Amino acid sequence: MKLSVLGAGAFGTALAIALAGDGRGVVLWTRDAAHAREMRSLRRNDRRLPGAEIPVSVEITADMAVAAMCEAVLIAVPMQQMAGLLAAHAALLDGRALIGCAKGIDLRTGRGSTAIISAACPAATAAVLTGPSFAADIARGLPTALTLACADDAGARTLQAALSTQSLRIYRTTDTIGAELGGALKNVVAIAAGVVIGAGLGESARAALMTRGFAEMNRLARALGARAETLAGLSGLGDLVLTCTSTQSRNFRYGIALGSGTDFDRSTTVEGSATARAVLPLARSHRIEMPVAEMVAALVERRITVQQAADMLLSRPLKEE
Ligand SMILES: NC(=O)C1=CN([C@@H]2O[C@H](COP(=O)(O)OP(=O)(O)OC[C@H]3O[C@@H](n4cnc5c(N)ncnc54)[C@H](O)[C@@H]3O)[C@@H](O)[C@H]2O)C=CC1
Ligand SMILES: O=C(CO)COP(=O)(O)O
Repeated sequence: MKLSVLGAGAFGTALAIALAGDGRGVVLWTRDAAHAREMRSLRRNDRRLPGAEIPVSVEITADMAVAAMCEAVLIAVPMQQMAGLLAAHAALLDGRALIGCAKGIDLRTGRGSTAIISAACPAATAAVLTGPSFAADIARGLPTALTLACADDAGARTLQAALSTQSLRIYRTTDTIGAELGGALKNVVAIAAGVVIGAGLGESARAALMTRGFAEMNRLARALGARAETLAGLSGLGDLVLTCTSTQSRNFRYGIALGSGTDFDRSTTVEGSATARAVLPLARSHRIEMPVAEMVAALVERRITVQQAADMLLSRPLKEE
């Protein structure tokens, strides 16, 4: 199956490199023609994934017609950009297998990737690729396990086979909601975990925060129809552990900066900020308590201080675990 990747950020570039590793042709699309020329001449993406060599079997283009010729298209742009990208190119992309790789919830609609894809391209097979995986690790060919979610089991099996390589081990599920929410919400908890570490509250507090964060991820996901085992798998717990414990994570690093009052480059992609805000109306409409997401949303909007954030979490009523 011919594959293309939309978005030449860190993740899109890493996926293109890994998928081309087994000798198959892969198209990597960027919206920026100058960036495409630069990557073609250097065989590297110095802007987003410095140091990784892009094999010649990756065709780099800024022409969407070339990328859309492929049967399966991975969409690796930030979540808040996905709906606009699909709307702009729906005529070319509809009918393909479209695989969302962003980890977030659309602020405007409260939707995850598959609903965004199906709204823009109703004839497409909508799927999600998610799980614990840093772009730099994938590009180096380090072993990585990911979850491919597609509501149609036959579609999930086909895409699982198409995306599996020597280094990418792909598990499949039909639970798209669970896979999407696990990937989106772990970023919110990772910001909170970073705040805990940045503020010097300690690793015991981080473990408590991760556990309570996982409980609230489950509460919302279950209310929206996800399966508990999906949340306990790679796309939920697996990615939560990775992102809350590694300074390779931008969400975690952003939290550390908030917690320690240090600078952070605002142009960095940090999906958890928008997701924390997007999730609160969903939680309210399902009468679900999400104190970690509330705290993160309030912190990123500078409505509370770090001290107030810690007090918010510690002053909750005593209850059964
Ligand atoms: N970097 C990583 O380790 C991983 C990232 N992801 C997810 O992948 C998504 C993308 O992240 P990264 O590639 O790391 O971000 P990045 O910041 O490295 O790159 C984002 C890319 O998207 C492009 N872009 C932005 N808006 C666009 C638009 N409207 N049309 C076309 N291109 C557009 C930018 O030019 C940039 O090249 C995020 O949702 C992230 O959570 C998932 C797993 C791992
Ligand atoms: O999702 C990721 C790892 O699985 C990447 O996390 P960050 O977006 O926080 O860097």
